[in-house]
Amino acid sequence: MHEDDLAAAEEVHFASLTAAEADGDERTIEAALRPRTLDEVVGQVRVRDQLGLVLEAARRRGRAPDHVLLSGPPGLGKTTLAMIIAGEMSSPLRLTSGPAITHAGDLAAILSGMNEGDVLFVDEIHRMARPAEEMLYMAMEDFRVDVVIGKGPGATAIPLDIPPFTLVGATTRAGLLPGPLRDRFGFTAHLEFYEPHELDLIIHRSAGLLGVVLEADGAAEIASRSRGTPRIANRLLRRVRDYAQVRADGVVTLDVARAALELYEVDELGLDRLDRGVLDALCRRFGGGPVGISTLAVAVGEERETVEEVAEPFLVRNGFLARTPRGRIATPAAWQHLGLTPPPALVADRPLFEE
Ligand SMILES: Nc1ncnc2c1ncn2[C@@H]1O[C@H](COP(=O)(O)OP(=O)(O)OP(=O)(O)O)[C@@H](O)[C@H]1O
Ligand SMILES: [Mg+2]
Repeated sequence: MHEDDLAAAEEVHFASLTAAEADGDERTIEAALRPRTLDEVVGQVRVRDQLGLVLEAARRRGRAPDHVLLSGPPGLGKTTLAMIIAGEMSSPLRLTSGPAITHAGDLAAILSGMNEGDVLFVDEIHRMARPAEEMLYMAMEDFRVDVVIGKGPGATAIPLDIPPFTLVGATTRAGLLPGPLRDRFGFTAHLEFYEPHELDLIIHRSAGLLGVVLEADGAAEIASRSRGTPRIANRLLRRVRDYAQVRADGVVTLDVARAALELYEVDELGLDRLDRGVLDALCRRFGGGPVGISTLAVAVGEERETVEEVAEPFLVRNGFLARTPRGRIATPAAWQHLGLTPPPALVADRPLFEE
């Protein structure tokens, strides 16, 4: 590999360290770290209790549980919970995703192959094609679909009964789901970001599974930089383990965790290079804003989508950046985080959170 390519590959690696989305290889590793039962799930106490009740009641009645919608940001456990639902019901799980269903026929093929009690998991359900969505409404409510044979005036609809099944939908964008679809779920679970002590438990659990020797304050350090997201916690743990094995004696201590995360440019609050780059451009080059998202993206040399979808949600959630009708602005906290003094006018009279 040419040196520049190597640098570019590293760049991508660093840039994605705190992205909440999983990349290709990561899915395999994640599968090994997934809790398999509701009892093993850390945090999300309310969702766990409610879901436990829904499943237990269905088991007692000997029926398939109501359809379940799991919503929330990436990496918080939607796929994990879908698998647990099937596992707890001892039912086969069929997996598909919204983008894979481009025609109603795709969905009809899946549904007609279902057996009683099967769990159908549709990931990214908000991205399903409209005609398929309409077919799904009917399947969810009446366990029936109309399969259309032929085209044009000669087309006929053949009704087809489907055995009772449970649909589990997952979405990062519950707001994009059409009302009729949302209303057909009997139970909706909204996953919340995790508290540091919960991430701490997840890190200890993962370290056990991965055979990593971890000290308590090392785990706490990783937890506090994981942006409330188990996927990121597990990813940072793996990178810190690399460091511990190569540069230390293999044990993840507080010092090792700190040194490793400094090397990977993940700071105390979990901001990475891109996040700080965005804040830095906003404060130093644009005087704190307001500045349009496209301009800001050019200034940090990234795609607009990357800034908007990877960096911004975390910065907004943590009160470093605000979206206003005139553009993005840095909050006083952003200036302080960069070690800069916010302009007095910002603190005094600019409305920060107008939408
Ligand atoms: N409550 C939890 N307890 C322990 N580990 C968890 C928990 N939630 C998630 N994880 C871990 O985090 C990783 C990511 O979870 P998962 O794939 O379920 O997220 P997701 O919500 O489906 O994300 P996406 O929106 O990207 O599909 C999994 O490997 C799992 O091990
Ligand atoms: Mg998922």
